[in-house]
Amino acid sequence: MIVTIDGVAASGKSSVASGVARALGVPYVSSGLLYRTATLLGLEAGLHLSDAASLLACLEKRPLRLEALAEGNRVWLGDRELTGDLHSSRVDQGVSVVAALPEVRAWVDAQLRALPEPFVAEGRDMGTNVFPHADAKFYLTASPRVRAERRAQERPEDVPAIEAALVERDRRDTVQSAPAPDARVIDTGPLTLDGVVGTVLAALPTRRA
Ligand SMILES: Nc1ncnc2c1ncn2[C@@H]1O[C@H](COP(=O)(O)OP(=O)(O)OP(=O)(O)O)[C@@H](O)[C@H]1O
Ligand SMILES: Nc1ccn([C@@H]2O[C@H](COP(=O)(O)O)[C@@H](O)[C@H]2O)c(=O)n1
Repeated sequence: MIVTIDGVAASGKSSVASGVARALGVPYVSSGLLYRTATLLGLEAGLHLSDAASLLACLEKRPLRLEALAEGNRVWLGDRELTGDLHSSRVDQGVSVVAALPEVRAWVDAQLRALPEPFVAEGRDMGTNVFPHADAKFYLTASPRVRAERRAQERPEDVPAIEAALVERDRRDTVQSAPAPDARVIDTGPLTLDGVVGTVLAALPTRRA
């Protein structure tokens, strides 16, 4: 079984995917973390973020591992945990450039498609491109202001600055971020996190304990 949860930036995808995965007793996988990893390693290596060949060479020679736990994904480079460095504003600003590279998208997609079922996958194009055959698909939205207010609880920047950055990231991600025709679109604005998780679980074709 594959459940896909796509949506705009900071709409709650990873929090909801984690809640759904824990309820189902399956892992969830964050595709965004793989794009963030490529961005962080590119920045640390001093690469131009649109230099696909150098980025791929950098990624393929490194011992990277995505730990897809239901309670939260972790990324490792050998013994070094990268997870805490993947949500900086610097990575936020560069990641859409890296994610626009077809070579990097193919690198991410290959890793995701190699995962054993069952799992919940979250990102932008899980339901449209990577797992079009998924058993259930969801697409999360919320207004930029609501998303910025939520994110401000986690970041040092103020709400207007966060909102502007989210709107810009949504704009850059437009190409790969659209709901699948068979996705259920959920506006998370008026809902609590538990409310969104419950809405997803209630809409699944077959509930698994
Ligand atoms: N329905 C909700 N009600 C209140 N807070 C929420 C809700 N959904 C998510 N949040 C909070 O919003 C913030 C962003 O959520 P989360 O990181 O899951 O979003 P995301 O879509 O995975 O973000 P990104 O696209 O940047 O990876 C978190 O602090 C999360 O706890
Ligand atoms: N399926 C995906 C997932 C992510 N991206 C790109 O990565 C960025 C970070 O993703 P988050 O889910 O952590 O916000 C996102 O802004 C996209 O540029 C993608 O292209 N496809």
